[in-house]
Amino acid sequence: MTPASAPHVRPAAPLSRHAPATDIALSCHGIERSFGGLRALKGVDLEVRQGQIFGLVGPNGSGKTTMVNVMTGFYPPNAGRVELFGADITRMAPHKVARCGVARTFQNLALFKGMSVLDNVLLGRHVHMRPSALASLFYWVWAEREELAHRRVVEEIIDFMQLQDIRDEPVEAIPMGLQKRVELARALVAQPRFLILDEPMAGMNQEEKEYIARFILDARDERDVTIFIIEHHMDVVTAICDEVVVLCYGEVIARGDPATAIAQPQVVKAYLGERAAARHAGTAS
Ligand SMILES: Nc1ncnc2c1ncn2[C@@H]1O[C@H](COP(=O)(O)OP(=O)(O)OP(=O)(O)O)[C@@H](O)[C@H]1O
Repeated sequence: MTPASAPHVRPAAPLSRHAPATDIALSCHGIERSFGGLRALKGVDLEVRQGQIFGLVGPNGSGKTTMVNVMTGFYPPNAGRVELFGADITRMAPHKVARCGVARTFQNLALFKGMSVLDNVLLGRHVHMRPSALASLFYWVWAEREELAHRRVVEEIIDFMQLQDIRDEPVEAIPMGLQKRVELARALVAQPRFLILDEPMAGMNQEEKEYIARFILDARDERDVTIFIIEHHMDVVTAICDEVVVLCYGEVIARGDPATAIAQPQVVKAYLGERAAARHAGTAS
C-alpha cells in the first residue's frame, strides 16, 4: 500500500517518549482504595509481564473489580501507583487510559440493544476516531478512506471471532455466550496492547467456556496483546493463565503459578470457609 493510499488509522498512542523500555506491561504498587469506612483494597501489589495471560481471582467482594477500576482510571486510588508499560498512569482519566492501548470488557454485558452485532463491534473503534476540521473539509478524500480502514479492522476481527453468520443480527437476539463473544470482539477492534476481561465466561456452559478460552489464547498469541482476566471458573484459570494473584478482603493472599496458588490452604479457606477447608485438607492428605 502506498503512503498516499494508506488509510489514516491511529495506532494506540505511545505513553511517553520518556517511558523506559520494559517487559512489564502493568505494575501496581501499594494500591489502596476505600469506600467510606470500607477498605476495599489494602496495599495491593501486582506485576503483569508482556504477553502473559494474568488472572485475578478471589471470592465475591474481595476487590477484583475495584482493582480493575483503579487500573483503568474509573476509581482514583487513595494511595499507590499504577504503571503501564513503564509510564505512570495513576489517576489518568479512563478515556486517556484507553488511548494508551487498554481495552476492557465488563462483568455485566454492556452491549447496545437495538443495534446489530456488526455495529456493536464497530463501536469499539471509537477510541481511534477523532474527527478534525481538516479531515471534514477533505471529507471525500480522507474521512471516507478512514471509515474504510476502520471497517477493514472490524471485518478482520469479525472473521477472527467467527461472527460472520450473525453479523447482521440484533445483538439482543443472540444467545448469551455469543453476546460475550461480541463484547470480546468489540474490545479487540480497539487493537489494545493490554486487554482486561471481567468474567468473560460468566453464565456459559462448558462448551462455550472452552470456545471463548480458545479465542483468548489466540488473541494473546496472534494479536500481540497482554491479557488480564478476572474469572471465577478455576478450571479455566488453571488452563489458560500463566500467573495469578488471589485477593481476599482487599489483600493478596496468594500469587504465582495458578494450580499451586489456588491450592494454598488460605485460598481454599477463603473460598470454602474454615470447616470445608479442613475437610478438603483431610481428603487431600
Ligand atoms: N462504588 C462502590 N461503593 C461502595 N462500595 C463498593 C463500591 N464498589 C465496590 N464496593 C465494595 O468494595 C468491596 C469489593 O467489591 P468488588 O466489586 O471490587 O469485589 P469483587 O471481588 O469484584 O466481587 P465480585 O466477584 O462479586 O464481582 C465490596 O465490599 C463492595 O461492596
